[in-house]
Amino acid sequence: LNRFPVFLSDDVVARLLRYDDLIPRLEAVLGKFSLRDSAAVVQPVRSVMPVVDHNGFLGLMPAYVAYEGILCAKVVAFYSREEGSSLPSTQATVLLFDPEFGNVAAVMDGLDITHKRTAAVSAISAKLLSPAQSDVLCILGSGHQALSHYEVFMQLFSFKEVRVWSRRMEMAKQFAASVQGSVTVCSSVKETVDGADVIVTVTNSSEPVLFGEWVKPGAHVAAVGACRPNWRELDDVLMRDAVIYVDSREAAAVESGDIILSGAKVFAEIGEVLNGTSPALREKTTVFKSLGMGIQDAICAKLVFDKWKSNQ
Ligand SMILES: NC(=O)C1=CN([C@@H]2O[C@H](COP(=O)(O)OP(=O)(O)OC[C@H]3O[C@@H](n4cnc5c(N)ncnc54)[C@H](O)[C@@H]3O)[C@@H](O)[C@H]2O)C=CC1
Ligand SMILES: O=C(O)C1=NCCCC1
Repeated sequence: LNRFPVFLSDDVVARLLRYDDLIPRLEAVLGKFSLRDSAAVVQPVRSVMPVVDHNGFLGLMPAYVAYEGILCAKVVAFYSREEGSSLPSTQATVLLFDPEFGNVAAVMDGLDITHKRTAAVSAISAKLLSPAQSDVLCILGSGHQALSHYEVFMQLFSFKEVRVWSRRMEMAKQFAASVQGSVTVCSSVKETVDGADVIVTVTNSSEPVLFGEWVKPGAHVAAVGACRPNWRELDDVLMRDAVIYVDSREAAAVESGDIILSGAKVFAEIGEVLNGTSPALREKTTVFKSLGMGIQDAICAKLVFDKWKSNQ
């Protein structure tokens, strides 16, 4: 029995976590989740508590990935910050347990895990649902998720053009200057998404920023922000016209303002598409509404811990 957990700091986690290790494992766990086989995966919808005085929320995300022997819980705090604030909008810590005894084997910084696994899952959705010929990628938002999405999409796909928009244009310019490839900075969302094949929404907005009338029929949208039942990133037209995929039906029904307030019907979980039990309608306009799942964090935490141990 390991009585003293190891602590893995943000730089250690970031060094050990790689998209090419992560993606096949995330695909496997999303598929298992969608089978609803509690002998393989147990993951309740996270509990989220408002931190009223500070305009924030604290979420508890436990998961038991039995087929991999992973018992894990992430605690994530997220805040509505003034744009341009130097304070972080998200903080996260991951606890990895020994499933046999319940002792904590490792405590690790959860921010890089959150950035990378969210982007990796959006990339999985784009692999399945984006138009067969996808030339133009757009990123709406220019924060941490914008960067991780840019990184994994550049690793996995060959877009001819990448565009970025941010509410404050200087932030979009900073983003474009911070990455290695060429990124076009746009001044409006309409201009950014015009003719685009893949659109990633990674903003802290609680009102729609992306409107269906601007989206090319057949495009794929990975919608990552708006994780509260009264928050939106997408308008009713887009939610009505698109085929809606989610990470978890249960979470979408209680957490996604885009789904709840538009009344849109969920077509499938991404895990169902991976299992072959629901089709990938990539010729239609598709939205993947991502909310984030404890099983995704669990897979990352185990990967990081195993790599760390093998280096000791
Ligand atoms: N689906 C998932 O699994 C996860 C979702 N998220 C969500 O993704 C979103 C982005 O997260 P981060 O990049 O870490 O945040 P960040 O704070 O690093 O960046 C947020 C971006 O949103 C922009 N923004 C802020 N208010 C806006 C508004 N009213 N309209 C348009 N843009 C606005 C900012 O300029 C910035 O570019 C957040 O909503 C966060 O809660 C975060 C982690 C996981
Ligand atoms: O899954 C997560 O982690 C988060 N989801 C939405 C809000 C911030 C963190």
